[in-house]
Amino acid sequence: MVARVFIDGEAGTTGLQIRERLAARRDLELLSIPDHLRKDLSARADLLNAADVAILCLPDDAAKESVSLITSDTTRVIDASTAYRVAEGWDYGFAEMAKDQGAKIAASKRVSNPGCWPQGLIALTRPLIEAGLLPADLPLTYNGISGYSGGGKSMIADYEAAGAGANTFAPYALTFNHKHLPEMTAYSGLTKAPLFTPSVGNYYKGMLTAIPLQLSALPKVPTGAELHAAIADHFAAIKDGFVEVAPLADTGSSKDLNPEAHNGTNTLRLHVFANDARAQAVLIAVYDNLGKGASGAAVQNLNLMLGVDAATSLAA
Ligand SMILES: NC(=O)C1=CN([C@@H]2O[C@H](COP(=O)(O)OP(=O)(O)OC[C@H]3O[C@@H](n4cnc5c(N)ncnc54)[C@H](OP(=O)(O)O)[C@@H]3O)[C@@H](O)[C@H]2O)C=CC1
Ligand SMILES: CC(=O)N[C@@H](CCC(=O)OP(=O)(O)O)C(=O)O
Repeated sequence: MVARVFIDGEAGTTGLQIRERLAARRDLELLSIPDHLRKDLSARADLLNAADVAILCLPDDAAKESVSLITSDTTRVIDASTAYRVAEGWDYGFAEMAKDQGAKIAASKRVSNPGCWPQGLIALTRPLIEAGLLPADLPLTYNGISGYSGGGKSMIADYEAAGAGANTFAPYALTFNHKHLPEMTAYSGLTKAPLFTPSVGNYYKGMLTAIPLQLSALPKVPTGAELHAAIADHFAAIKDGFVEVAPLADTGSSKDLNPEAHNGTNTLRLHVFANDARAQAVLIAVYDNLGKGASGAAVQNLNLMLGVDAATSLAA
């Protein structure tokens, strides 16, 4: 069966990338909206209801509007916005987060694609909290850098206008109320929101995120090998996942520690650095904010929902 897919917001940063990733697929029919009708409610409603899967790549309010326009029982939704990431009745689209998450997404009619920043945090902390190596109430800090495409069309335009004169490293969200905190807390297993300090660099895409850990503050001090084993074991048990764990032995320094290292792929690669004598560790995630951070994850979720083999059909 050829599945009909409509990308609402196909002209935006995430929508365009998903379209490119799906363009060569023979098992899909891409329903497209004429450019002058992109924001026309009736034209959008027709395509949303004609689609087997609608992928929403819109600001939150427009995504909610799209969901309200769906009257067909057979239209399934993947929403890339922040609107439904902790909402009742929606399944969180981070397939590798738990052993049964891929199956939940596969059976779901409403999937919320994860935010780019939360994926690194959840991948690094959830296995450690589940293994009892980090307490759930730990006051965690999380930082990182993302390419400016993470801010969508308007941030891309600002950075491209400024060129080499743009800020090379711009910390933001310094009121500590970033919109990703609810999903970070809900799916990491943490009982309180982390102190999150993101930044934007003067390059297009790719991100590197980090969690520094003062292990001596923990009730029981884990070794670097224990932290690494818990993370590696979690992802080794996930079938058809795109999360990789770098070997502990390789982590003194690594050429992979470049936010752009996995650009154009759906890979999210994790690293554990530790000094047991000092009881200190840093956990790092590297991935493409437009790949696994957005459109790669959306295509992975689409494949799961359609029962398509991700390994052969996910345009890496
Ligand atoms: N960029 C990233 O790295 C990531 C983005 N996301 C999320 O994906 C969603 C899209 O983001 P992104 O692609 O970056 O944003 P962009 O600003 O690049 O694209 C958004 C698109 O939606 C269109 N649009 C806005 N309002 C409406 C409307 N009422 N009806 C139809 N179309 C509309 C815009 O058109 P126009 O420009 O003409 O207004 C634009 O083409 C957002 O919710 C974002 O939070 C998620 C993960 C990562
Ligand atoms: C660099 C940058 O600005 N990044 C965006 C997040 C991009 C993302 O994950 O998208 P959602 O908006 O769908 O959550 C931010 O921090 O708001």
